[in-house]
Amino acid sequence: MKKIVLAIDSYKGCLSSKEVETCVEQELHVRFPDCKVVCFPVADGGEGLLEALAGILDMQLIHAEVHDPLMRVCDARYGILEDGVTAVIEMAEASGLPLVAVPERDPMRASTFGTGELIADALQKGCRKFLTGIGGSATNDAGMGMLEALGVRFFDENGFLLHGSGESMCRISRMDLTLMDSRLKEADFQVACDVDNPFCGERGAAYVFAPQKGASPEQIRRLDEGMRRFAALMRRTLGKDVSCLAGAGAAGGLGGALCAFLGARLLPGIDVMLDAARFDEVLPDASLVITGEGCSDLQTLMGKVPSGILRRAQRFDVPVCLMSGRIEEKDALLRAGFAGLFEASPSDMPLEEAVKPETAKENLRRAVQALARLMEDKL
Ligand SMILES: Nc1ncnc2c1ncn2[C@@H]1O[C@H](COP(=O)(O)OP(=O)(O)OP(=O)(O)O)[C@@H](O)[C@H]1O
Ligand SMILES: O=C(O)[C@H](O)CO
Repeated sequence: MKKIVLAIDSYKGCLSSKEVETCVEQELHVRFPDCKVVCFPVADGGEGLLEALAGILDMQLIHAEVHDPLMRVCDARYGILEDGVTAVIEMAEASGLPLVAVPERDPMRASTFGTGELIADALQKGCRKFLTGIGGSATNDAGMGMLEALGVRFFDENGFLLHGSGESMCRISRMDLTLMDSRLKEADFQVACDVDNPFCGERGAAYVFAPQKGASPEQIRRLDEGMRRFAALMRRTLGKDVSCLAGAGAAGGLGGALCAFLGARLLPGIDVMLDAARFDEVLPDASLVITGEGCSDLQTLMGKVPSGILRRAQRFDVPVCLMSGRIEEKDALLRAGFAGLFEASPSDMPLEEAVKPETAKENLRRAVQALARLMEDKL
């Protein structure tokens, strides 16, 4: 019996990973009744990691009252694994982009303070090992808010105390670690990054990801300049240079701060996820893998779910088709090795219509039909 593996990321703002896969699975059963379909709900370190890992690992979900990116009180979750000392923290729970309505998005104001509060809560409960998923953030404060919540103090050139935000990050001239939570010295951080971008520069956090968080071109330039100066300060005072480090630019530079201040290891989020799910074990006898996400473009090739899946399947010579809501930069994606591209939403359909869950499912079913026509002789 031929086997098709589904490892499709959520279509953000539209359907969860599980919803997309259930819809694709149902249509595949109609088209290929003799094929076995194996579903792997996935996430890349950004939004969805906690839920995806909760489906695989034995984990207690904890609710904590923290601050969202605009410092409003909100409820956020994290997990504690059955060993009682490992916390699974998804930064997007406290500092994610969906927590901020589109007109309010402002990376100059937004802070990762809530992510630091989640870490502090887990430390208080005895956790000393952290699996932290980063990405899908509303912030570009280079982790300043998180560090503030953990006791690090930042000052401007006149000695005024600063509070975490993109704007303040640009003004840091000195920092004081004496009040940093001492329990962090015993803590081990493994970080699942949704992208492999460096801290600063033209592939860095500000230039690539601040536009989707509402930054103007002038703000992007300032944020990048601020990050360069902050990177130099970290180099001088902590002896760590994160400016070119892969993953340091994830979640608005949070990756860089986790590495420099907390000694974190930065890993591709999709690999952390796939290792936990023992994904490689289903590949040797698979005939096809289908992956996808809401919108595929050049960011897809910067370490997002579909590129992680493609890399693994290529090791076993299994062809991978990409099925995403929208697909841009088709040539680059084909060059990267995808065997077929299936854009679910018709290109003339307005986005507001395409992201309605029922419309999206109907479009997905049509995309599976197109795939079935192409793959008929192979499956
Ligand atoms: N069914 C759909 N059809 C067309 N576009 C969609 C659909 N679902 C989501 N999108 C669009 O995809 C974009 C989100 O892309 P995606 O789901 O790939 O997440 P992302 O922002 O790249 O983050 P990440 O991959 O890190 O989770 C949004 O602009 C959303 O409107
Ligand atoms: O949060 C962000 O900036 C993006 O998801 C990349 O990590």
